[in-house]
Amino acid sequence: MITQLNQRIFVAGHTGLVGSAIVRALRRQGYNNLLTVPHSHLDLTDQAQVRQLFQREQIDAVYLAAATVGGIHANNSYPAEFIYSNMAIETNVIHEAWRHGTQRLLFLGSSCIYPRLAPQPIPETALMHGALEPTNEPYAIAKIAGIKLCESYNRQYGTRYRSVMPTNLYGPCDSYHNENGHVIPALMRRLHESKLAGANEVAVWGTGEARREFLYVDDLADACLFVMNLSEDRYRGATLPMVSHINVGSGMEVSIARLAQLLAQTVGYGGELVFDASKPDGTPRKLLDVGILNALGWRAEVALERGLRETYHSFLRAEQAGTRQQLARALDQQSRRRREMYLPPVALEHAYADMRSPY
Ligand SMILES: NC(=O)C1=CN([C@@H]2O[C@H](COP(=O)(O)OP(=O)(O)OC[C@H]3O[C@@H](n4cnc5c(N)ncnc54)[C@H](OP(=O)(O)O)[C@@H]3O)[C@@H](O)[C@H]2O)C=CC1
Ligand SMILES: C[C@H]1O[C@H](OP(=O)(O)OP(=O)(O)OC[C@H]2O[C@@H](n3cnc4c(=O)[nH]c(N)nc43)[C@H](O)[C@@H]2O)[C@@H](O)[C@@H](O)C1=O
Repeated sequence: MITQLNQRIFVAGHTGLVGSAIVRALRRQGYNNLLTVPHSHLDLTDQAQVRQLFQREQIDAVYLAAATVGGIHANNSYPAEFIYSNMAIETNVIHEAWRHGTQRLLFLGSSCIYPRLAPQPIPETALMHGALEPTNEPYAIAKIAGIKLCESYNRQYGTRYRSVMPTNLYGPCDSYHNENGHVIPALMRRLHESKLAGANEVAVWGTGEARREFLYVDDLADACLFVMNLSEDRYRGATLPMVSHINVGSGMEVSIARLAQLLAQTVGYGGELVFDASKPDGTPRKLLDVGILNALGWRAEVALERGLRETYHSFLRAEQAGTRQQLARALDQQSRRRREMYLPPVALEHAYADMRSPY
């Protein structure tokens, strides 16, 4: 008999920022039958490989956190890769999940789906009521298609495929690529390297006037499990008839200029921050309305300053570990051993301060 905790759960994208956090959250909550397959062994854009996976495994639920993801520069530079691979991944995984009887799936969309000049804070009902932000429109179209895939399979086949729309995320196991990463990991790394090199100034892209909402990724992971496990009555009662997806955010926004100051303080960089207005700001604001999720009983817990400290800590560990995949494995092994202690996610990070520490 399959119980809640030993159901077979496939976490697609488990080595990434979101996927690794979802694995940590599932292990903390006692789930003991997780399926994870690295990208090097399974290309989710290849329908035949995805079909073989679902034929081989009896998958009860899927967290679809695999995607081609990047910051404003990456989205602006590789539009074909972003729209093709994200549509291929979501189409293959959602269709094969349905074909093989997987009843539950959680799709990760993004706040980019909303119009560039949507009302702030942005309600779920703002979807498709205006022009998208040009710097990431292809990616946003792919994400909107993912929402519609889930909604359509639910309507026609009676599946329970749900979509969450997170705001900008940060935390352990992010991509710190200087050009293609998001603002927090990319700027954190640049500030760290500038501190070590004794550089007098560090470039910050854009005017610094753009505003962003940030959510610590372990908060997001908890929200994903919360939405996945909502009863059908509660989920439909909160979302129907208007919305096919649920926003997930912290409700707190900050200017990029203020964020850069906080990052410099976190890293301990004392030089000058220089704003490069030749780089795009992207959308001026994208603060999400998280009223539906709050009313259902979930709220973010990790404040930005605390989250930045934990992220810098995990960045330093990733430097030691050599790659983020190694860190993801280390975090996963640690959380498995610490499951019975139910340490809050942020405290878990401290536990990694020294892998030799007693458990
Ligand atoms: N980061 C953010 O700020 C936000 C992210 N999201 C959404 O959350 C989800 C996860 O994003 P995030 O964790 O940041 O992304 P990451 O890039 O950190 O992780 C993506 C994961 O997907 C895997 N992957 C990528 N392509 C393939 C493929 N073709 N086949 C198999 N695996 C693949 C990657 O493996 P590998 O690295 O080995 O290629 C990695 O494990 C995405 O849907 C994204 O749109 C939404 C809002 C904000
Ligand atoms: C998360 C969500 O939203 C993403 O869009 P975005 O919010 O514009 O992503 P971003 O983090 O790259 O930029 C945020 C702001 O920050 C400024 N900025 C300053 N300095 C750096 C810098 O060094 N790097 C980056 N990347 N931005 C910088 C940058 O100019 C911009 O004003 C999508 O890519 C998409 O991934 C998506 O789903």
